[in-house]
Amino acid sequence: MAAPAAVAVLLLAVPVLGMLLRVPWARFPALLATEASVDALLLSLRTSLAATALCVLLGVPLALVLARTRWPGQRVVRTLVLLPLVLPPVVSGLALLTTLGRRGLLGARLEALGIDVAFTTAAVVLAQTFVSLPFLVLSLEGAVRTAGHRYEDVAATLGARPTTVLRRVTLPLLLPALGSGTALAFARSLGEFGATLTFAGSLQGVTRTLPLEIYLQRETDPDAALALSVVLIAVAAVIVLATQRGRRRSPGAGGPGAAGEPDDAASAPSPTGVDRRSAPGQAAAGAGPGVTVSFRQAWPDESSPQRAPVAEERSAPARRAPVAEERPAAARRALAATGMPAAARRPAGGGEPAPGASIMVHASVPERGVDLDVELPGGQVVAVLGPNGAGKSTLLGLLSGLVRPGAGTVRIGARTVADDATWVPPHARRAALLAQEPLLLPHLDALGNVAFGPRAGGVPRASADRLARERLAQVGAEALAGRRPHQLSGGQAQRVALARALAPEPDVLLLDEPLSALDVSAAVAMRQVLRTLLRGSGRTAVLVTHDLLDVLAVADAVVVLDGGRVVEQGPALEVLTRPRSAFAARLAGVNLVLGGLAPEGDAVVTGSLALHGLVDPACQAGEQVAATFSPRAVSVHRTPPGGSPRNVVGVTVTGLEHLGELVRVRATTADGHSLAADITPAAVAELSLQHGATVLFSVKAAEVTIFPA
Ligand SMILES: Nc1ncnc2c1ncn2[C@@H]1O[C@H](COP(=O)(O)OP(=O)(O)OP(=O)(O)O)[C@@H](O)[C@H]1O
Repeated sequence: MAAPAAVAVLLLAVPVLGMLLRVPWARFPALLATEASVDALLLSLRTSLAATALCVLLGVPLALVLARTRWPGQRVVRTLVLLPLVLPPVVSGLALLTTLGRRGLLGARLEALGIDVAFTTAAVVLAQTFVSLPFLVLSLEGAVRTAGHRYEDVAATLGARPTTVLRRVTLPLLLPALGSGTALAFARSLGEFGATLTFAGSLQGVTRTLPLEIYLQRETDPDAALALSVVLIAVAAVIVLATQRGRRRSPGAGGPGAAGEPDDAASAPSPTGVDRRSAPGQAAAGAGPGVTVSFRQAWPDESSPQRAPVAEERSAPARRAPVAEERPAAARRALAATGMPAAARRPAGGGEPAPGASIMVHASVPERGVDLDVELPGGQVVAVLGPNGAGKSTLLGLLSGLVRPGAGTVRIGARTVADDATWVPPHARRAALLAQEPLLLPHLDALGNVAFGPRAGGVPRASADRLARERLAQVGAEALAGRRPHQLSGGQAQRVALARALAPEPDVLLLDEPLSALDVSAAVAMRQVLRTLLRGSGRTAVLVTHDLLDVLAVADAVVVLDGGRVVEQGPALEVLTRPRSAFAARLAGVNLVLGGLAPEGDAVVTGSLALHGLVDPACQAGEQVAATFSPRAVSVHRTPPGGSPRNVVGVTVTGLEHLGELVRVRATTADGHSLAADITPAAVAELSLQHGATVLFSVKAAEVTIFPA
């Protein structure tokens, strides 16, 4: 490996070194100072700068259109754009000449108007642009694709208007790629030869650029050609180096989860070297009374698409959401002490009542096969559960405004945010999203990220920073304020992202599997932070999760989705103790059989299966009921068991799973009901259980609970 690599380096470096050794350095300044050389150098710089400017002006929109939109013929256009990369420059020049030359398709018409393009300085710029544009488009389009929409989407849910998103998110994210693309375009323009010679000719001071001058001098004064070549090499080297530097510094380079980083935010050394380790609660308390107040972001109260701009709404408090009424007098006084505009503050956390809007979604998204009916009271944490593709993220999208319903209504608190006639965009919904990945803006430090929402809402920098510190303290991450996202571990970054989502005081906090990308210890710590900040806080939060521990830690209520529909919803305790959907039953770790109550009122009947159990008095004969029982209550037999009366069901084993000290035997009945039994490994061996074995499951009636479905 090393040998071919070394040969490759030598192949590239030796000719350059060889040339440098031949340069008559003593005469170097004099060789460059000739009129022809100076003319060529200046012309090259002028035209290359003009071509680069053209590349940026035309290439940035082109890259955005290619990366962000879909239309017929796009592939053909992309191929055309990239063609000059592989065309010999002389062919590019010929194409330009035959089109824009005097006898060309367009050139003849332009000449009739008195405009000559070929063999002018403009032709040089055009030739350079022609060959350089693909470099810029290629680097930028790749970067736009890689970055995707996710940062912009999250920024919008934090209250940033589209122009703010463009200015403070999109452009800064693309800056490194734009920088390297521009540098490459400039370098390519500077070195352009073939297309220029063919289309623009070689007239001193008009079209004879540096490469052309070098080529010419090579015949008459090789030393001057060498000196000019050194200038070109130096400029190219500087540009390449600058590009490399830019890449190294590129904020996206690291990304969260830097190896070896402790996840404990407080374990980060403070700038003063003082150990600031503290629990989230302590940190918040330590922030002092002056910073325990929060604010209400100056989001517009938009309930229809024709709302006035935010700035106008700020000066029209009567049209805002009823913030003041919800705020207790003591909190209002404390808020006044911050000096923030009244409309931009609101109490939250730390014992203060927090915003908690109710939620109503009666909406469908036909292209996703999703049709949801969800109504949730304000101030609760709701866990949304369901198998993959059930529609959980779509529900969050409907609430955040990142997904448009095909039909129906979405309400957050008193505001209709989407229906046939209304569309409130994400930035005006006051529904902040915390995604699976932290998506911290890489060009801002942790403090800047947390202050982003308040700043986007018009809060002055000092107040926004103060609030951001407060929020960071609440998640135990105040010591990380000055760190860039790539200097944070996954868990630290997710805490900062939580602080960021809380900072604008959203009416609804949307959490899309916020722990799923974290390792076990980071997830435990983050779950504790969520519990501290959400449980009993009065905030409305919608938490999409697959994890029972999340439900137990934070959820007041549970909504279970399956196949794009709500299959179950209710208080968390109720859903976990009396699950009515297969998913909730699996999560709660119990067997579930749904059916009708037998006429005798003592068993659930479905197909050929009849299960006797303890029946809730609310059950009515013939009505739909659910029966649940623990897998541990199930015993497995090869032959019918004797003894006390039992439910006995014939099943076929579909799988064996190791489950701590027991083995979970999964099986299906002849009617296709899935059941499970937890038995000892010794019993598995004794029964010689394996996939496909037909056995009997038995469970005492006293172990089966029957309740209304
Ligand atoms: N951008 C999209 N365009 C079209 N269909 C989509 C899109 N995103 C998701 N879907 C489809 O919509 C349905 C619901 O997807 P959704 O992402 O809401 O499910 P989910 O419950 O969040 O799944 P998971 O647990 O895998 O994240 C699925 O059938 C999915 O394939």
